[in-house]
Amino acid sequence: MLLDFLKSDNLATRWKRPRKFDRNLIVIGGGSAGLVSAYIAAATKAKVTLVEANRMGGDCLNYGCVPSKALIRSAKLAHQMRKADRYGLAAHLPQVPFAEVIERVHRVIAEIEPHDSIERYTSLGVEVLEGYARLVDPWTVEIALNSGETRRLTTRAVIIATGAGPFVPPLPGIVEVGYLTSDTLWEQLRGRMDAPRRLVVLGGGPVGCELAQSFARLGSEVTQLEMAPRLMMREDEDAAEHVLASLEADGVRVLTQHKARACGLTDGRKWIEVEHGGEVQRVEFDELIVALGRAARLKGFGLEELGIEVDRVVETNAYLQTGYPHILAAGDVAGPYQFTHVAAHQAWFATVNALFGDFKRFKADYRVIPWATFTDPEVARVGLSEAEAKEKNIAYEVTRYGLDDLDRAIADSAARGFVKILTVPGKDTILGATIVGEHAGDLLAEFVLAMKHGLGLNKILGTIHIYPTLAEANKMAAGLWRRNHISPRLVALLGWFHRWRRG
Ligand SMILES: Cc1cc2nc3c(=O)[nH]c(=O)nc-3n(C[C@H](O)[C@H](O)[C@H](O)COP(=O)(O)OP(=O)(O)OC[C@H]3O[C@@H](n4cnc5c(N)ncnc54)[C@H](O)[C@@H]3O)c2cc1C
Ligand SMILES: NC(=O)c1ccc[n+]([C@@H]2O[C@H](COP(=O)([O-])OP(=O)(O)OC[C@H]3O[C@@H](n4cnc5c(N)ncnc54)[C@H](O)[C@@H]3O)[C@@H](O)[C@H]2O)c1
Repeated sequence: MLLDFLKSDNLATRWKRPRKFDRNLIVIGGGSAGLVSAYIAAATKAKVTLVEANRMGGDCLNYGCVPSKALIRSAKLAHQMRKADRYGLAAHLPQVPFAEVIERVHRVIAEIEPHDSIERYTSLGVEVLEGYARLVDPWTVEIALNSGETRRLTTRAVIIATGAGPFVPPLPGIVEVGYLTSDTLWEQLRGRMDAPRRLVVLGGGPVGCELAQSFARLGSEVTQLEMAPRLMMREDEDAAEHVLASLEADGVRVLTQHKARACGLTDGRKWIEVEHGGEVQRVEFDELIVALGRAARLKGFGLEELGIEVDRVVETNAYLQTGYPHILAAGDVAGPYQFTHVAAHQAWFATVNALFGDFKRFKADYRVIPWATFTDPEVARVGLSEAEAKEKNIAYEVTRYGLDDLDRAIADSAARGFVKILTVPGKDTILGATIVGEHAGDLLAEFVLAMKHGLGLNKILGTIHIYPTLAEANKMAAGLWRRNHISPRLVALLGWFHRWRRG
């Protein structure tokens, strides 16, 4: 415990707190959390230094959200060409010059890069240092600059925004056989003329599902291995079923309840050994993508030496403070979520608490956190899922509107998926919403706004939605809820009223 540590080894005697500071804030890590923290600090006229060891923009821009979404778009178009007959056009086997697809991914990164660039942040008033930061005492950060020099800066406050990296299990043989992760695949597959012929995707979470589908659509024979009973364990079963059906329709061989045990190379052929119901089998592959979760970056920059508590993430209180109130954490390194928009959300709380916390502190607010997985169909959620409501013993009602009924979805030949809303029994208060379908991530925004501002389904029903749009699905779902909640006494009364009016 940090408290015991501090008691036994008094903070003030072990480290001397500077009387003056070089900076108000040093932010370690230039990903989503770090960038937003530095931006807010500079906007409030704080003297702030942002230190990034690798690439500005962090994982989201360089290895995560941006490249994956660019790949998904190319893969979707290839899929649509194959399925063009759904739209009355001749179906077409797409030519996939894979090298060009990956070049486009890099072009997209390059086009977005200026948003996160050193130039932009410098112009906003942030000092950006390229190098590796390490806390040498609670108020001093040493930066091993990429230029080879070292700088030491004292600071009133620090935000740790070092993110997370792909978790690679110590499977026997995995290093020898070689593997890709989201960190390496964009560079390693660059220049390849074709997509990997036989690809194994290890993991059935969002990274695994998005990549498995994309590579299958771009021509790989994909086997996806997941040890849990189904894909996308965080989502409700009905949502995951849609994704499974879609992946299988794209040719992905999905093996659930298959746990990876070892990898190897026999006669020049790579394999992975998986265990299923006590039986062991080998799956051969040309490339292996490991997508088994992301581990927070916690080591090598002074946390242990300062006695800052870490478990799977940096331990923080509700204000995102570590045991040292002026050292805070935000983003993947702080958890509990691993999304760019949550990192940015936390950054606000961390920065305001770091700079002004001595006067007023704000608890990080996790009440309404949305996210989406960008498979086709997309799966988007805010608030409770049914499984969570059951697990937490929260009473709820479900309203489910199928997109096969929606005019625009039918016109688009995209009539699959649903809008599912959980409400407080007898009330229109939204507890959670899951949308499965085209553009689910965009459609969810209405429920996010409603939940954030306490608007119920009656308000959504009373709002005009443009015809014919996919967004109408939200209103349709609200309408369904309304119909199910009309009072039988009122209906009886209306029947009586109209009979009386007819005379
Ligand atoms: C394939 C993939 C797809 C994803 N898709 C989505 C999506 O669609 N939507 C979504 O919301 N999220 C998505 N994510 C998750 C998202 O990328 C992360 O949640 C987000 O990047 C977290 O931001 P962060 O600032 O906490 O960390 P990071 O982006 O990891 O940034 C941390 C930075 O700190 C730097 N650093 C670490 N230690 C030091 C040090 N000691 N000194 C200096 N610098 C240091 C690192 O180099 C890194 O650049 C995806 C992730 C992956 C892998
Ligand atoms: N669209 C998005 O917002 C998006 C996209 C990608 C990633 N992300 C973020 O990145 C995080 C990490 O995603 P992820 O998919 O890498 O991790 P994950 O933890 O969500 O999924 C990993 C899966 O691998 C399985 N697994 C673990 N060990 C295994 C083994 N030995 N054999 C077979 N299966 C095994 C687990 O059961 C789990 O289902 C997500 O939690 C999410 O927050 C977000």
